[in-house]
Amino acid sequence: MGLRQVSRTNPNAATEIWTLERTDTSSATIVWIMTELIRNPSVMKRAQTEVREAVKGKEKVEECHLPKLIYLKSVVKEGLRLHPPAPLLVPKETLENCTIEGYNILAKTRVFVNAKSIGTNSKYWKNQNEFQPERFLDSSIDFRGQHFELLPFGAGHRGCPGINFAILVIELAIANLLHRFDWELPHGIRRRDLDMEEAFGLTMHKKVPLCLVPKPMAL
Ligand code: HEM
Repeated sequence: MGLRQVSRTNPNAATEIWTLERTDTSSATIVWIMTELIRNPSVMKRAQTEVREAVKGKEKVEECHLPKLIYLKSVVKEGLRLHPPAPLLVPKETLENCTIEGYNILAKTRVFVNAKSIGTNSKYWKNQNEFQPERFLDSSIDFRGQHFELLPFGAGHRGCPGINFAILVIELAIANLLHRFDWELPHGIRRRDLDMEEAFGLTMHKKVPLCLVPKPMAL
């Protein structure tokens, strides 16, 4: 797909590019979470049971069901901790000289915050590379920029303004995928063989596309 040049004469292109970029981060997150769920069948089962009990035979999961899906919300948080789709956030520039942890940083220095590295730092996270949504069940740590150990949406006044929309879309998508289907790997592919490599780019996608077999659930 080609992107049109943004110019004063073509203002719609700006909105198009913006929309594409933003749906991209949400879709990358959904793919990473489904990958982690298929690698961790007990987590998938627990999330699926929670969703199916909350929705009780209804055709689809809707916004009104989400407050009941406490475990699913932890699954989404854990997915964003391990696979923040914008791992280096957006570059910032220092306004004045400052010292951070003993390092002198001059004014007008370009600074990157590595959210991926912070989210997998053993100083803050036990079993930092494991997909364990349970860690959030008894924890107040959230991704809204108040807890610096979890920053997939950045923080401060340039933090992501789309956070509520993004979380709603991701939670609804995952909940509906779990509600209506059981998921399996294609014949001959083992869980431990799943490729977890990240593609290089602005948004951190899975390099090798995820291929799963859906088995529709009778309602
Ligand atoms: C999983 C989904 C998403 C993630 C992880 C994400 C993450 C981010 C991050 C890390 C930033 C930079 C924040 C910083 O550097 O401190 C950002 C900025 C931004 N995001 Fe999101 N985003 C997502 C979805 C969305 C959606 C759905 C929208 C719009 C509906 C959106 C709109 C924006 C805008 C407009 C900015 C620029 C804000 C500014 O520079 O002031 N994002 N996002």
